[in-house]
Amino acid sequence: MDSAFTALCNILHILTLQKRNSSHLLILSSDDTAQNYVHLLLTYPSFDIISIFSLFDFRNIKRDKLASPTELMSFFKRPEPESRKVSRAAEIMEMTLHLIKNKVYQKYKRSINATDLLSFDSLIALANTSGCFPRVQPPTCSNSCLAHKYRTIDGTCNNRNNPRWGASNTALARWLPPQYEDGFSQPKGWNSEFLYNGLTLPLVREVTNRILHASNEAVREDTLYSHIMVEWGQYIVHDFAFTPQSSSQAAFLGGIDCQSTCNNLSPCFPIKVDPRVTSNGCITFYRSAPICGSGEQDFETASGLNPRQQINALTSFIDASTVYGSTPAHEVRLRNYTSQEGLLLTNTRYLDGGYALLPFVDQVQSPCVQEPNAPKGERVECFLAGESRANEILTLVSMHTLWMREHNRLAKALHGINPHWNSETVYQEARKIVGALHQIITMRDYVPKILGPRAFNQFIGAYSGYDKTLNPAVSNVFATAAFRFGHATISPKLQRLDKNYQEHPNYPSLNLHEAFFSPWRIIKEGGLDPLFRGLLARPAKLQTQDQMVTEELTEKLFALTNAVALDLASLNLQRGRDHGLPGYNDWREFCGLERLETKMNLSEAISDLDLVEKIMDVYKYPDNIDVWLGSLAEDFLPGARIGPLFGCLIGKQMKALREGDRFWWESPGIFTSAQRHELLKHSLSRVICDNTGITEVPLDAFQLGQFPQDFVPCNQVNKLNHQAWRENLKQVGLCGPPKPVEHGDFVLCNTSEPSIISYICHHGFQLVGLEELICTVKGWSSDPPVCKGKDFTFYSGNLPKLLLFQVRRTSQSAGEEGEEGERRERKGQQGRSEAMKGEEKRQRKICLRD
Ligand code: HEM
Ligand SMILES: [Ca+2]
Repeated sequence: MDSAFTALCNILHILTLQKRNSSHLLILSSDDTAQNYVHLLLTYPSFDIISIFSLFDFRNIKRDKLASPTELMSFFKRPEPESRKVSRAAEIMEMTLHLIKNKVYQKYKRSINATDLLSFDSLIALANTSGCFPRVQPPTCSNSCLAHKYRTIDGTCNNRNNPRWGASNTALARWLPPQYEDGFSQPKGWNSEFLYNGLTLPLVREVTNRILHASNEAVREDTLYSHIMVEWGQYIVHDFAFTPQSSSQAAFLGGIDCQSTCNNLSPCFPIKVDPRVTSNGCITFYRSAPICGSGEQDFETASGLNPRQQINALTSFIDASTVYGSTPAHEVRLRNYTSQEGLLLTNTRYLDGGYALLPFVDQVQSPCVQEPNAPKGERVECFLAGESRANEILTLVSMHTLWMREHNRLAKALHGINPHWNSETVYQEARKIVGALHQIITMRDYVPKILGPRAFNQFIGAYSGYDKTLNPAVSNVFATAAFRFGHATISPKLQRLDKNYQEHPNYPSLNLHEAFFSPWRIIKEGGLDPLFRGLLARPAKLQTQDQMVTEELTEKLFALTNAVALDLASLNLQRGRDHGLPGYNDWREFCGLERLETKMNLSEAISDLDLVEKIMDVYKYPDNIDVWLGSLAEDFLPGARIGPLFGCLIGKQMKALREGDRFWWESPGIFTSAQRHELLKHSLSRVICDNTGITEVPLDAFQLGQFPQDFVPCNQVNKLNHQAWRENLKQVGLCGPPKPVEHGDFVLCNTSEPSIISYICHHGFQLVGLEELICTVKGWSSDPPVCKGKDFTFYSGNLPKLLLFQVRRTSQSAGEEGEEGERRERKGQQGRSEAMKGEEKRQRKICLRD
């Protein structure tokens, strides 16, 4: 259409230049026309571009003062490097297209989508330079032995036909199309004049103030469930949903800091009209990052109208990614590669009564709160766990610590009974057990108590096997609304108890806001035990229709000083609008529930008439009700802690997380039946017994009980028997008449007859088991026989009769590989990323040579 656009095809590089706390974007182009065009872009109004990425980089912050609630929130919602790359790429792509569109508008005075102007090739070129293109390419799935045996760390290839289903850093699934004000990107409530059924949407803060807010004093306690159930809810969400916010903290166009504006300037989407004293009358809010190929940048179909989608930075699967991370790079940071026992790293400075603590993040001067009277220069940084939000509250980071300990405990036990396993096998086997325990505790102990029997049977029911047609990806409505039901069950106090389950004499209970981002309290105030006792023996908050979200969360979220705090209820509502979630009635219809169009109708679902009155007063029309608020207000289902709409949405999601997971613990072939039997004996209470100083627990951790009558000593709590994981070491007979073999020969061995193996060993050859065969052999540890001098040994559980091997010359390949492996191990300690490149190769080797 115009040479300037042709020139865009020639864009070669998009460079980001780091400058103090921010990075600037520069577009370089290859030919003169393009140079001119780019020059135009970079001069006036060049600040459009220069301001795209004003990254707030915590590494550069001098932490001599407390972080503000907004800074902490940004830390909390800050994407991990891998997700940051994904979201930055999408934002570069989106803003470049947006700028082009604006230029066209300025020049031709008519609005044309940038994607209509650019040829497919140009779009691809742009997608490539922005970093978006690789993000939409399907990963290649390995066919190696390990790929069939263990999950990938990022969840790719769980589904072999759709390898990105459930993987980290992919889009949250949409069960209903989003409703954006411009059709593809602008949040609900972005344009003040936009009408919904003839009405504007109420401000979210008004909804909170008038409907949701509950004072700290007015809290009804749950009579059935303990507070650890709430903590499990939060912890397990952090296994399957994290929607990172934009990587920029300043408006893309103009560069104004989101903290100092009350205007909607992407990615700033401030929460307006805050009656509390604030400088600008707004609570800072950043839009969630988009994902490549969505919003204004559909370069796959080049239609330009693919609605904006948000990212899930985590593996959707319940796979203990809280413990191991959701990307290869993060996993590497957590593992102890020097141990032979497949361990996770632990804190090298502090212990908790003999038990390990999580390591600190390597970013020094992290934003975590410091002990007020700490000796000068002494700092306690944030803990490093598999999930980036771990430090948010003391009880959450305690749960992360507990599972790191459980991994290390299991790994040591597995290594003890299988000394022939190498560290990788031990790590993967322990990881597999820990993942299975997360699934069992969630699906057997937690979900039924939330959903109640009716919704559980209707939407989940008994396990019916792996369904490869079911997409396990966490849905947008689940992460942004349904599973946030838990925010209404958080008690304003964190109780800390002593050995007799009484208020701890040294460490009194804390208000929630004193427990945010405060890892120092774990180290200086009694470790995990007082916190876990409080979780076990004190009740959850009961959500009632007149007491929804406690003041600690609506008025003091992340407030460590008197600074103006955030408001979790308003964040939830604003997030729903940011994601363009359809309204309450649309979701009821989606779930086969009737639409509630009048006050009378509403009162059928919400029996508290005062609440109905308030909702109608604020929203005026039921279709406009935000889905989180509407569903939260519904009467509970019998025996449940949620109403029918959340029951449906959570039930459907849980079913997908179970049946859509190829590695679900009950799926045939994942564990042996003996192992499944053992796994079922285990429980959260057992994990607490095994990894803390606590000696008495309730049998079901979530069930609220009185101490001491409802508690039992740990020796009465069932545990899994590791022996089900033992692989027997056997020396087998030789097979086949000796005959000359050569490097690369295949040898079929009958394990009950005399063998040529000794011949092979004598002649400096090694046998390498063929993956295909070995993977299909149950109980076979995938170790080929190892020549030891002139002898050889086999490691195996049940040896099959026939084995197929390939002969490899030891003097060259086997010897070299051994050394190379060691070298890589050593090198890996310094720079892990390089080792990652050889990951596939390394995995193959482990599989073959153990
Ligand atoms: C002290 C306890 C908790 C605090 C301080 C807390 C705080 C937060 C915050 C600040 C967000 C981000 C809000 C936004 O900007 O969108 C969030 C998200 C979320 N929370 Fe909580 N939360 C807590 C407990 C829970 C519990 C108990 C549950 C469920 C049982 C839960 C479920 C969720 C979910 C599903 C999300 C969205 C996750 C995502 O996709 O990013 N939270 N929480
Ligand atoms: Ca996960």
